[in-house]
Amino acid sequence: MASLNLKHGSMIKEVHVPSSKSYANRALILAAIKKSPVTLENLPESTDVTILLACLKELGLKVKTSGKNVVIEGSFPACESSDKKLDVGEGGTTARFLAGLLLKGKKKYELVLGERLKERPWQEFIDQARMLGAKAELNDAVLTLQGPITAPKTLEVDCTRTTQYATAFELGLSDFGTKIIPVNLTTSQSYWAMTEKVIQDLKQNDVYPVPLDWSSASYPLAFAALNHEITFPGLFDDSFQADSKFIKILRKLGSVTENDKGMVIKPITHHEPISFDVTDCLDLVPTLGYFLSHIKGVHELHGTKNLTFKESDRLTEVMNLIKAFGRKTWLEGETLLIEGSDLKINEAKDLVLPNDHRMVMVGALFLRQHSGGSVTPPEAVTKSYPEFFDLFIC
Ligand SMILES: O=C(O)C1=C[C@@H](OP(=O)(O)O)[C@@H](O)[C@H](O)C1
Ligand SMILES: C=C(OP(=O)(O)O)C(=O)O
Repeated sequence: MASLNLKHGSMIKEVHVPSSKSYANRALILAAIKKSPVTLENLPESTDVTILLACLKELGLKVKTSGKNVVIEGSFPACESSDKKLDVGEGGTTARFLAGLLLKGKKKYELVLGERLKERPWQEFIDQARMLGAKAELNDAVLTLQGPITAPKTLEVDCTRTTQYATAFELGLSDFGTKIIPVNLTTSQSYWAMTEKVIQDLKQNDVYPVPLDWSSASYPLAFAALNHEITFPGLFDDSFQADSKFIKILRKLGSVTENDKGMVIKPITHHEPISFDVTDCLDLVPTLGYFLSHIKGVHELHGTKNLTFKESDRLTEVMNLIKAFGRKTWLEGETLLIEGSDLKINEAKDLVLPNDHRMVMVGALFLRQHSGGSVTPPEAVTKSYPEFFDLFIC
């Protein structure tokens, strides 16, 4: 496993953030169902998206790519030809949304799940798929599915550990008129709202421009607010992306200017303790861990429970990283507390992190902020932000 060396330093002054994998993977599933051709514009290069696209091709859909645009022709399950084994990587949205789609087919599908993804919650999907008449079983890393399911009028989907199955059924059954009822919907609520929004958008349009990604934006936004001015062309508030709530904290600390071209972030003008509910925007926690570690005061992040179900146990990992850079952090129930300071660590660090894009990106920000060092495994960033390390070429 190669590592990447990084020095202390700055970032490029104008950041074009990639488009959103969450929007893109929803739109891809809907395009696969829709009988007329659908064009997706500005598709991200995130491997969660490129893997889903490759799987759709393998299923028999026609995929025509031109630069960052892609046209999907044909529809599933009409395009089915034979049983398939599909490598789905580490993406929750990739594998879970695809699994929801495949339940419509008659063929047998084996999804080969990545090392970490096979450990993340699956049972709620398997139980539901069986209840609807499909074969569904997970043996080590292989999820075997065989439909077709009979679509019910209503379907309750448990969201205690993840909202992605409610989304998977809502997308997969969107042409049957089944009413999906998300049960225990407390975390990641905006993602459920995003699902309904994309369904409406694709009902009305055959061309879908994928919006910019606030989760990816959060890294250079945080760096700008701690270090130097950065402009973000084309980045505007988006209430369907919970991670856009980060801008509220930045506004409070006086670092945001907006105009019709996008956002400009300047270093914060004052320090104050931050108390913030992350129940809806768990993916922001690593970024907030980095950001708040450098702002004086004791900060509180409430509602961290489901962080343990992500690409790593992010609660443990983010706390380890914060401690490695000399800050105090502790848990009180589901609240993560971080004591921020302006202490600079003067020795280089070699960070060996889990294969988790968000932990690797945040590790890199810490190194750049302090005295550099190395980060492993750098390739993890391809899951959502393959161009991430280009931010430091300046
Ligand atoms: O539907 C989506 O696009 C997502 C939902 C959230 O997951 P959970 O519902 O598992 O919290 C989020 O963390 C993930 O990055 C993307
Ligand atoms: C949790 C994430 O993604 P997913 O659940 O789709 O793997 C993420 O991007 O941080």
